[in-house]
Amino acid sequence: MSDERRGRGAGERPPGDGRRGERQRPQARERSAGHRSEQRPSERARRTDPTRLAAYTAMREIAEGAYANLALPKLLRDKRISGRDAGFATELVYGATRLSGLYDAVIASAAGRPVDKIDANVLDTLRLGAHQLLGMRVPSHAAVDETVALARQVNGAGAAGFVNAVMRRISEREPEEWTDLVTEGVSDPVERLALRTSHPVWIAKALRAALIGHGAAGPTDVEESLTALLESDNAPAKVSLVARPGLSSLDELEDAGAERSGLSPVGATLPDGDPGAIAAIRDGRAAVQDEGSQLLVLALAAAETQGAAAEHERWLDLCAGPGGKAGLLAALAIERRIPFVANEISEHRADLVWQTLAAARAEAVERDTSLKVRHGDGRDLGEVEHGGFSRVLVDAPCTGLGALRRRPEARWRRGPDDVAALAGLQRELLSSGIEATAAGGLVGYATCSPHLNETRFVVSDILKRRDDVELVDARPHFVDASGRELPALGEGPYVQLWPHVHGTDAMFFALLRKR
Ligand SMILES: C[S@@+](CC[C@H](N)C(=O)[O-])C[C@H]1O[C@@H](n2cnc3c(N)ncnc32)[C@H](O)[C@@H]1O
Repeated sequence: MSDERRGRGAGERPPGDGRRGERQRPQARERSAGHRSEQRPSERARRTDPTRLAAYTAMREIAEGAYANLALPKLLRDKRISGRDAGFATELVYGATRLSGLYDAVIASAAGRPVDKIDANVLDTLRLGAHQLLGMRVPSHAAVDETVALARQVNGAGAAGFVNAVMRRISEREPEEWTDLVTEGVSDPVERLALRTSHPVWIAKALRAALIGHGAAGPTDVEESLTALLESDNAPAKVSLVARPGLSSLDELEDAGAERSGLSPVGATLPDGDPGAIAAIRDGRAAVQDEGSQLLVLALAAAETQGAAAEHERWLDLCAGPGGKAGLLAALAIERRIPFVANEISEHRADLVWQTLAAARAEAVERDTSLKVRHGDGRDLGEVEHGGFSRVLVDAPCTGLGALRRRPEARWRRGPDDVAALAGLQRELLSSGIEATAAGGLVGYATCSPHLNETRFVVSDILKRRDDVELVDARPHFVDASGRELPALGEGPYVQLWPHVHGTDAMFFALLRKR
């Protein structure tokens, strides 16, 4: 690779600096790749750089069903791509995947044919190219040349000519012009917003209903809130850390370069660097965890139990895999010498819980308190351990619509049928959790989805069917790092967090007390 090539390659730009709308307007000569069009693509770049090639490989693995957050780090490790190049590859893959709905409309327009008439491999090359042109600060000539080089390398010489033509067409307009162009024929405002922000229409509609249903927006400001929410799904989430109480401390995380969270009393954020390089995280004394998840675990631990439950505290995480919330809940239980059980139906995920709890398990032995990981169906526990627990967390399997910013491919994999398919299981797990709770005890029902069918409707359905449980206002237990109740939690008694309001995943939490 020549120095010139390397100079405009991946390492030149800091990661994540190419967000939509921030792109610097290049010089006119540079904007269009037309000045190079007389030069045959084969005479320009022959191979692209390893970073873009890794990004393409990740895109193909994602198309085959892989998860971006697992596939890409492995590829980067295998190819020894790190630092800024790793950041560049991450922005490329995450951005091209999240925004593929919008980019496909742009590519179809520039190519003059629908994307289902374009080979899937070539389409992924074009999505990566489109993101460099429209979503990152990559100069047009570099974006076009490198994408053509990538196409030649992985899609063949014939495809490279097509990619060259499409990329040149895309480079002729600014991102805003393209967005206006591809959305101008869409009359329904939610459908238009869904396309602008690259979301499936059903998700945009469900999130709109959730904003209204949870009291976070009214008829007059819902479009504004929905826009902010959908845009926040396209922004990379900050790296949030938790210091598991009694095992690590915020001081320890600060010493490792993290900054204390204003939001979570046990949280910190890592401005840059690899969280895996922090000793406390490697040891399982601290972890990467969304602050919303931290807050709801703290709320469940802080609320008051009564009667029999208060006399014999024993805690359960009914659906614990892979163990993020169990890690915090177990640490809090061990500090108070309260027995703790983490249950998970999947054997593999139960193993992950076991590993996640390694430091907690050692501490439990040290402090002579019980910590168990159970591999089994949570729906049985209500019967097997009837009334056996004082606090039960039911972090139910859900569509994850509240964590789309973390899972770039998730919005394209989920469908409205998934919501319906999970409805029965969510109700059964909540019922079992209630059965497993002693009189005066608490059940926390959580989802990382604000969808009304996975949240309020599940809880209100159960409340209609049972008279041995009542709702408790969860809001006073959601306090920030300085002890103040969090703002904008909704009308209660439920809590619904939002990325565009609180900076967390859109976690839902209901607190119920067993009579
Ligand atoms: C939302 S995830 C839990 C996330 C976890 N609390 C954490 O913070 O890492 C839901 C989990 O429930 C598990 N699950 C699904 N059906 C279950 C069942 N019938 N009993 C117990 N766990 C179940 C899934 O395998 C998944 O690991």
